[in-house]
Amino acid sequence: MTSQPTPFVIAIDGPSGSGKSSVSRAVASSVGGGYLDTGAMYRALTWRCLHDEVDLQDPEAISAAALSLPLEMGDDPSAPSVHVGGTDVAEAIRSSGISSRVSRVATVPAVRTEMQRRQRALIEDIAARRGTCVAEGRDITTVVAPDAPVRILLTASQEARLRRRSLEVHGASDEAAIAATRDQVVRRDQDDSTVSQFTVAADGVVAVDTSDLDFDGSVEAVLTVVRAAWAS
Ligand SMILES: Nc1ncnc2c1ncn2[C@@H]1O[C@H](COP(=O)(O)OP(=O)(O)OP(=O)(O)O)[C@@H](O)[C@H]1O
Ligand SMILES: Nc1ccn([C@H]2C[C@H](O)[C@@H](COP(=O)(O)O)O2)c(=O)n1
Repeated sequence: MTSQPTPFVIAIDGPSGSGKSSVSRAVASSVGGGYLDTGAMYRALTWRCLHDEVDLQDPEAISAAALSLPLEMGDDPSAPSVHVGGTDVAEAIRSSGISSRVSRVATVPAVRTEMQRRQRALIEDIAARRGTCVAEGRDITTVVAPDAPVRILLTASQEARLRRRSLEVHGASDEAAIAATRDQVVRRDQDDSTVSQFTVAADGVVAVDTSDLDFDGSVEAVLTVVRAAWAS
């Protein structure tokens, strides 16, 4: 690969199940950089709120929890860790209980301001230490890192996204499994899109549609955009 300028930031957004996390991790590994899963930060806050019995109907209480959240994000793309107050929550934050509640937390404006502040600091630190930071989420290309030299909107049809998530969570993509997955993909995207714009590529953001690509093809499509930016 052409050698990359450093520090270098690759920002990737997209809807649920588009492949942001898995593709971003593979891209970060391929370029030898670090990785930031910003969705995991909102999930960690949701975990903390449930653990501390914070009322999820109370935006001020959620905002207070965000401001005092003792969060540590690991940046190794092969094993991205998430700790809250020293507790490893990487697995717990993937539960359906968190997935069904995280949008309630992530749509509180003061929470977003605090998380975006932390994300900018983390991206800067990871890029400085590791040369490249691949950061993914819903508002990285538009709000958190709008000046990143590579900004990609990873998309896929709703059908493809439901099938992928259904296979991942239920090990099947029949009608029942797809129906059980709908809340985690369609309803969550509807709620999340009230505060972030991740369905249409903003000016200067490259859209990569993975509907008809397999996983390796999606990684290669993103790396092609990255190589073009390095060469320019
Ligand atoms: N191009 C692809 N073809 C087939 N499967 C894929 C592709 N990209 C990702 N997957 C699979 O789809 C599933 C969902 O991917 P992933 O978790 O990376 O999506 P995501 O966009 O980060 O979703 P979320 O925002 O809900 O966390 C994973 O099991 C992943 O391996
Ligand atoms: N930059 C981001 C990243 C994530 N979110 C919200 C939206 C999701 O429902 C939730 C969890 O994200 P996931 O792990 O599914 O990618 O966090 C956001 O609002 N902004």
